[in-house]
Amino acid sequence: MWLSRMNTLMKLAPKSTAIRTIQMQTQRNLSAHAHPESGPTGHFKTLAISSPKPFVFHVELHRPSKFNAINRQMWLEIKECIDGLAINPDCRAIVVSAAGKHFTAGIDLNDMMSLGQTLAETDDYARKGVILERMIKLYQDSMSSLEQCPKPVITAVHKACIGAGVDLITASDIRYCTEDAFFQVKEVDIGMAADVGTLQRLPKAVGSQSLARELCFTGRKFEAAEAHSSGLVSRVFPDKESLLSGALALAEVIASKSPIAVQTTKENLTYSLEHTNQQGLDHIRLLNKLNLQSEDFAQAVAAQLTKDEKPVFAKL
Ligand SMILES: CC/C=C\C=C\CC(=O)SCCNC(=O)CCNC(=O)[C@H](O)C(C)(C)COP(=O)(O)OP(=O)(O)OC[C@H]1O[C@@H](n2cnc3c(N)ncnc32)[C@H](O)[C@@H]1OP(=O)(O)O
Repeated sequence: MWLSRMNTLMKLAPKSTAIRTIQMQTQRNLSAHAHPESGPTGHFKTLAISSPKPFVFHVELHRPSKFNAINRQMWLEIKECIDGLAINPDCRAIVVSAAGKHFTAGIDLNDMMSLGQTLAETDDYARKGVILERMIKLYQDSMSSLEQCPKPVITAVHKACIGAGVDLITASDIRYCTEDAFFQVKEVDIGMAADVGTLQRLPKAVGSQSLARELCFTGRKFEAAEAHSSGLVSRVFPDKESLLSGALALAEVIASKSPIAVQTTKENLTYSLEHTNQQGLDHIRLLNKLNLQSEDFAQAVAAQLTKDEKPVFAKL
């Protein structure tokens, strides 16, 4: 059914980017059941993808020998992967975790060294500026793909989550961590202002400008207990194994609900972060004008009333 839908779409618009993305996603679906511990999946070199539960995808950062330091390839692959899952009807919730000793050591500092060399090759400041502008935009879009994905994204952090790691997790919907996790907005220590999401999202995630500014100005480590009490993470687990099973269990619950209901909820929660209450209410009214006509709504209401078995929702 998925392939026939793809073929129809291809006949309609054989060269569109959307179709190419669907094609890539289909390819990836074929290997979606590989176990993440077995290494990068499909054509990805830095990510391992699996589907351990119905409608749940597990994306694992997979450069364990480099503490999952985010190199250019990983920035690109995160966006490609999340954008693919965003339109994959077999995906309703995503768990992002990481292989090896640490969740991530942040941006790959060796890439930063190479960037310095690239910039040195041109004398022209406007051209150097364009190189930097394009790179920053690419990396911003990579992190923002988690926020823009209609499917809820749960990040599961163990040990170090540094620099770009904080950018990544603050763009996700739900954050869990282990007791030995620690977080660091370390950009100031490498002489830069964070520029791919932390400054925008961390203050909202912790609900305190004072704490967020302290963390961003100092680059100090904050550990799991503080991350929990400040609201950056909503649950702390004793170890990586229980973290992952907790995150996957949560994803499974989310994936059992109406995908129309869940995805509209995410869309409106995200919209409401940046808008007044009235604008948020106007937005959800418009969405639900359509959605309350959905078969998901009729089925779910009937199931609640009759205490029947859980409804099975059509793919979205
Ligand atoms: C447009 C820009 C967009 C985004 C910008 C983001 C900015 C950031 O991400 S800022 C943060 C940058 N990252 C760091 O500063 C990480 C510093 N590293 C550490 O704090 C620690 O290494 C650790 C990750 C907590 C791990 O500690 P530990 O387990 O004790 O191992 P180490 O002995 O310290 O390290 C082993 C080995 O790994 C190398 N390494 C660590 N981090 C990185 C990294 N980010 N990139 C490249 N390499 C890294 C470290 O240098 C060691 O190398 P050796 O060759 O073995 O010495």
